[in-house]
Amino acid sequence: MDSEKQQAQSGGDEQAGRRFVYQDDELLDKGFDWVQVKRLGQYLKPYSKQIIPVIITMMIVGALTKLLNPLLIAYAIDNVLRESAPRHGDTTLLLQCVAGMLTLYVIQWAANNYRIRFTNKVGQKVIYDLRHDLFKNIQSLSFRFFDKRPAGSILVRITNYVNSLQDLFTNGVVNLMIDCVQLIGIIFILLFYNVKLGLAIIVTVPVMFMVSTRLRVLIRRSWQVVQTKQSRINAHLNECIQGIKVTQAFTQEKENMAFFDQMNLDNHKSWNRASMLNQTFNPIIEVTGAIGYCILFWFGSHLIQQEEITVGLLVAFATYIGHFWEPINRLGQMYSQMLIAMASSERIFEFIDEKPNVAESASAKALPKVQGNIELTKVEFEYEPGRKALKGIDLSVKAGESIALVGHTGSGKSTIINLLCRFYDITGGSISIDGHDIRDVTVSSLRSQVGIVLQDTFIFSGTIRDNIRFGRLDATDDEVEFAAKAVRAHEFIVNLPQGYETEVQERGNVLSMGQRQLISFARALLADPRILILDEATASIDTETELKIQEALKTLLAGRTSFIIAHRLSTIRSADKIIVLDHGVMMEQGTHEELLAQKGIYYGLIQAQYRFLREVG
Ligand SMILES: Nc1ncnc2c1ncn2[C@@H]1O[C@H](COP(=O)(O)OP(=O)(O)OP(=O)(O)O)[C@@H](O)[C@H]1O
Repeated sequence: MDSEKQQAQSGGDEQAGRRFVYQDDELLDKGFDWVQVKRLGQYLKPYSKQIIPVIITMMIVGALTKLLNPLLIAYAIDNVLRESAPRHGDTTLLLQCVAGMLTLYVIQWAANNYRIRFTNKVGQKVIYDLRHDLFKNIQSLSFRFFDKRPAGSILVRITNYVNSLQDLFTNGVVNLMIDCVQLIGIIFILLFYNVKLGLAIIVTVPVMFMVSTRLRVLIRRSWQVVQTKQSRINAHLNECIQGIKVTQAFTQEKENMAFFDQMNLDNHKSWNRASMLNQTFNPIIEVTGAIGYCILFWFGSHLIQQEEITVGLLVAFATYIGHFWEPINRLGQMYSQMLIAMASSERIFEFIDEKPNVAESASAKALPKVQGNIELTKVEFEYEPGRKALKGIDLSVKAGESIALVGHTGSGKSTIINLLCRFYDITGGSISIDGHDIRDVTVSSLRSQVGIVLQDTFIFSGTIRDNIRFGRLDATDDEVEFAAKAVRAHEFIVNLPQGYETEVQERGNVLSMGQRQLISFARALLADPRILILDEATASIDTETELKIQEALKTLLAGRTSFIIAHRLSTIRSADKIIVLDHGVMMEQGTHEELLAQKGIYYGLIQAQYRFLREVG
């Protein structure tokens, strides 16, 4: 290892380690769980009458034809090839045997082919259904759910865990059944043709099975450790790429490298360990298999001498032993695959079963088209038990009024917005719109009448037109352009290389902050909500854009009830009512002039802002 790397690993680790904290993915160590098997079985139900019987038939045909071949070989040896055979040298019989073998191979090939095709079809459909259910439920979950979980852990469930089930459904289950049929068939044939020799060979089975299963568990665990290490690397990579600008600006590349190298080394070591364990598996299986062969030849020769069995049968037994280790080996593998699948499905179903915290009551009705009168009565809220984010907020807003929310950071402004949209449910008091308590109406009917423009405007990958149309999917091109013109966004859009058809990447990195805001205004205008919530961007923008945004805002807010987390003096001043929050308590409310006259918190905030503007100006 070169010195730079060594230094990186020793010197920077401690410091870098303090900055990056990653929760390891849970190790999927679970026992066999029938509840999960039954639950997964439900996903197979739609195919239980048509496709699954075909798969089972093909599987049995494939396994049986494989079992018959050694018997044909034994027959050919004992009846044609051996010197003392009754039809020694009978080419016709030999050809018939060869033709029989060929036919068996063709049947086996066709059966396997159809089985694989149908199994893949069912397997892929099951995975499709699982992903559908998972995504559908995750989308409906409330903010509280996402507050508690890092995006990475949700992604792992949708990708890694579902993939591990994909292996089970496309290969695992059917291979398991084939292996069982094959094993039972071989044991039956061995015992049927010679009980003594059969038993002598079968004795090795439990030994082989135990070794195989135990070792597989160890191997599985060690690969899970590798997976965990890789997840940490991925999380780190993701964070570093997202934060690359900050890293470069603060010249932290070396420290990041040190941390990454340590993770990389950890991963490398765990991979070596897993791979070594893996390599011990085959020799152990081979040695156990060799013992089986020794027993067969020693005891088999003895039985031939005593004329209890024929040479042909010994050859057939030898072939069966060869087929023996395959399923036993695979069963061990399958067992650990099943355990992983059990644990994966448990986690997937946890997400599928998760209920939104914002529960809709059974009697919830659709909120009729609203005017926009809003009443907050003694509203209390806590994100975590015992820590109140809002304390007894009383507020009455008439339709069409604009309310500016101001206050220090952490004072509860965004919380009021979160509660109005019912992203969280209040823990005390009530909120009503036009006299309807928002807990008594359906969430979708409420949110469809409340437009929200966030400070961190989210631009999806797609064209500018698509992004504006996100406000109302059935809007025509003309309506999209009309909305863009109304909020003064049209001008900059038509100057882009492909105008409205310009492709923007996720998060709209190629657009300026002001441009992103204008797009989100157009989006909100197109949705035409009666109530509008706006989190103003704080980033300083040039005076021209500021003026444009002010003009756009006038158009956007006209005739709507609006709540604005206000940062711009111009917005605050023109608001009908200003609410001043401090530590979750509403300290002052009134117009700009009224509050200035009070010379309270608002007066202080405005003074501070003027001072700041004078200093930077
Ligand atoms: N998801 C959350 N989980 C737990 N606590 C939260 C969460 N969101 C906010 N809080 C806490 O609730 C309080 C109010 O936060 P809120 O986001 O409403 O403040 P704010 O006035 O909007 O602040 P800012 O101006 O910085 O955006 C803060 O103490 C904050 O730490």
